[in-house]
Amino acid sequence: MSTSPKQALPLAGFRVIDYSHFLAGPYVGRCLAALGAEVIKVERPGTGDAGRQHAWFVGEHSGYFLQQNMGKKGLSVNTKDPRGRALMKKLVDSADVFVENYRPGALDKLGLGYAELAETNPGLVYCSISAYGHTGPDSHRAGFGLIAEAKSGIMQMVGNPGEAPPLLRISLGDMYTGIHAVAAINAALLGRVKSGRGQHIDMALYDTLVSMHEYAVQCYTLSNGQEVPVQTGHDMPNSTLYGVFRAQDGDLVIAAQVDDAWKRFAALVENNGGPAGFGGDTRFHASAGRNAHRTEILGVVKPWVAAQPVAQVLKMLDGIDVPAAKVQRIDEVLADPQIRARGMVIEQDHPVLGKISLPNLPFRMSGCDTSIAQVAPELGEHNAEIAASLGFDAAQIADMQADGVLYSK
Ligand SMILES: CC(C)(COP(=O)(O)OP(=O)(O)OC[C@H]1O[C@@H](n2cnc3c(N)ncnc32)[C@H](O)[C@@H]1OP(=O)(O)O)[C@@H](O)C(=O)NCCC(=O)NCCSC(=O)C(=O)O
Repeated sequence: MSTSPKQALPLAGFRVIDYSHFLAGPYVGRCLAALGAEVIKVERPGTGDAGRQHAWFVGEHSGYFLQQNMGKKGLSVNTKDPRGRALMKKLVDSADVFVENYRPGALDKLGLGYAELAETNPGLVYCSISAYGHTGPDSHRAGFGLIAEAKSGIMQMVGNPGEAPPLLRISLGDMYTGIHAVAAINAALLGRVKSGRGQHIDMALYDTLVSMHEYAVQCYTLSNGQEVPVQTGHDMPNSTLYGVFRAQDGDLVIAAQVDDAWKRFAALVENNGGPAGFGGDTRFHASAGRNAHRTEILGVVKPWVAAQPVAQVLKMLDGIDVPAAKVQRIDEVLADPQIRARGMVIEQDHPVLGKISLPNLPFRMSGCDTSIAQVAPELGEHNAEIAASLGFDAAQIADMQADGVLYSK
């Protein structure tokens, strides 16, 4: 018996209720859809997910929404109305996973909190994403990725000393929390096979970013509070040479922080116009020595790179197997044969917009193709289909639609 590509996906047969907005929650639903789950995106009537109002726009469609909600069905229901709430209860009873990223308490007020839903669906894996989590003194507060970046200590370490830190143009808090939520949800689904029970997963943007520190927390705790990481601009003080450099015609990064790579790099610099003895200088041969003499090393490397075009430096570093890369613009990224070969840009057929290209997720799995062909839904696009599948008849659906309990454009 042959298996269709959709059936081969690991989460085929699982139903996910994606009661989310903006970025973190929608990203989770998108990942679960890519992995094969049936994902039903639930939005409030009228405006729907606030992500629909986020740039960039193609006509009336938000690219932001199209990207994070691909592969989902669309239900728009007023869950503040008793009929809408009853419909939601039925829907959740049929589901394996529920994902939400509202302010803690908002879903309890709607009768859609974990405790209430688990009473009739004990196997439900319910994932909440919030700014601060559902416990602790700040749990009631709303927040965005930017807030978590500032609070987490990450922002304070980036940028040039003495300057206000830059704004990262990726919402790290949302994306990393989403990725961790996907991992936790999949583990809870596996755990359910043994226990028969689901559970509540309580993810916080702030927690996630604190957990992502690679060395800053250790630096402080293991030095007994003596060292607090600070802004260091374009390189890493505890990992020399690892940083961003300005060449004649653009910027590049060099990763020559491993001892052997450093020796090859330093010899190359010496043999190509750098100071005599630079390659053989044993003070720099081990990591600790390089960190201790970082300023002296940068004093040689910066002007050496600055005097050459990016391509020339990259060619030389490629020749000695030292990882380096141009700091690319997005048009260069999308044109990159490597990115094309990996299928990292997917094309979808949108009924209104025609062909659209969006970034793919990075899952590459030998048993299935996780690229999503189905575009993000219009607001309430699948209302009738979903309500009918839950046992509502045509008259009931028409009444709910007429009263705005179910909403579609
Ligand atoms: C994103 C928020 C700041 C948005 O705050 P608010 O606009 O105040 O939204 P709230 O969460 O308080 O919820 C708004 C109200 O909508 C109601 N609501 C929701 N869905 C429905 C439906 N279907 N029908 C009727 N009413 C609804 C809900 O009950 C609330 O009602 P009332 O209770 O009556 O008000 C917050 O939701 C939040 O902190 N979320 C958790 C963290 C998070 O995910 N942040 C955004 C990530 S994106 C990001 O950071 C980035 O892009 O960067």
